[in-house]
Amino acid sequence: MKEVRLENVTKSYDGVTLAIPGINLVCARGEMLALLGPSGCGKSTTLKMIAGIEPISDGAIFFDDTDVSDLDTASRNVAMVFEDYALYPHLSVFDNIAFPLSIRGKPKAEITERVERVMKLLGLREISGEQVQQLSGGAQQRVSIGRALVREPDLIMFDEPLSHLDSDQKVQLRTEIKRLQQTSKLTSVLVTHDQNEAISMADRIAVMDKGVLQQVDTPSAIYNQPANIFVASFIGEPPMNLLDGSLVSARNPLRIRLAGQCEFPAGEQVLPQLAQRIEGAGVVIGIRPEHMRVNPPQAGLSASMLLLDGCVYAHEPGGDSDVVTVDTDIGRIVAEAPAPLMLAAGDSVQLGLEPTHFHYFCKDTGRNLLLEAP
Ligand SMILES: Nc1ncnc2c1ncn2[C@@H]1O[C@H](COP(=O)(O)OP(=O)(O)OP(=O)(O)O)[C@@H](O)[C@H]1O
Repeated sequence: MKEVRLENVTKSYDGVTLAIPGINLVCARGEMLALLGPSGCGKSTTLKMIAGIEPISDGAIFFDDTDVSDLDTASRNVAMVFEDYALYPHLSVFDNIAFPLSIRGKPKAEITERVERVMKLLGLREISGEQVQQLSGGAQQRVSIGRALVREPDLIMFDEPLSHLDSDQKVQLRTEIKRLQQTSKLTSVLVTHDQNEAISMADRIAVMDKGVLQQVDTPSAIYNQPANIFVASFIGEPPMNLLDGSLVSARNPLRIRLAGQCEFPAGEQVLPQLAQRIEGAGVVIGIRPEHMRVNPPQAGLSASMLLLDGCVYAHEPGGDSDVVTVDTDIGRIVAEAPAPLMLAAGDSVQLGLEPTHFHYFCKDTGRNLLLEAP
């Protein structure tokens, strides 16, 4: 397995517009890196450039210290796992996995030994002789992972590998791929538009929008310290609430006005230096739905909690938590709280917001003000 490094890589399909204006990205040896973003953000283009399926327009791609930019796919030793499995339906599990070795003319004994090893790793030995078309989607995808592994590639690319599976199989295969990737230390790039997949499987996530990397970090950092409004609103279900705010007083303690209505002290974590940066400019305040209390009993409220009265617009019961959408004077707010919430549309409710959990973004640039160097 090798490290993969993209240095100032650009891609234009028509020679005029840039689908990828310039990307710098490293997938460390043995790491799973997810490329995550909405449709058209450039995930597949990036994956195809790494695999050598699409030529790059500029920059360079390295596998360890080797510049592979001009090598074709066959010369890069990259294996792909596609969403539609791309197997030979009439061939057996064994023959599908053996295929990349057979076409390279490997000796029969070596093929048997390598295929057996991979089948054992993936729990496929018992169905070795079955035609793949008779298998479930999850089993077919395991065969396609086996076919990728048997080549002993430098890099495995997973292109939306779980998209065609039902939810049971999705969760099961997600766990299996993660376990395999960790135990076998596979350098892997995962392309997905599904944030749950990226968060649960990847060591790090590269969030993309319009061909540009927005943030590259661990799932936890991306969730807890989103670099900008795009990442904040893209990651998290239900999405983060984003409310207009403005600086009322730059003096200590810093006070913020929310949606022109209520004022609150911004809290210790908002460094005094930030006051100057945001004075005059608006801020966007991000609040995760789970960082609110719904109809909190007065006794349980901390003194620092900001209270908002509202009217329930919708209540969606969940398993261990419910989601409630509330119309307040400062706009519609989504909160998530431990179930069951005995609420219905039209009920009066009080939300308790804890400013220490707030995220502050620059209204002009969208950047997270708390992550910026003073
Ligand atoms: N073969 C192509 N010719 C011209 N433009 C292309 C081609 N493939 C992709 N693009 C453009 O490049 C940009 C990035 O597309 P890409 O398919 O890489 O995004 P994506 O994030 O993988 O989207 P999706 O999840 O829908 O596949 C888009 O604007 C798309 O229209």
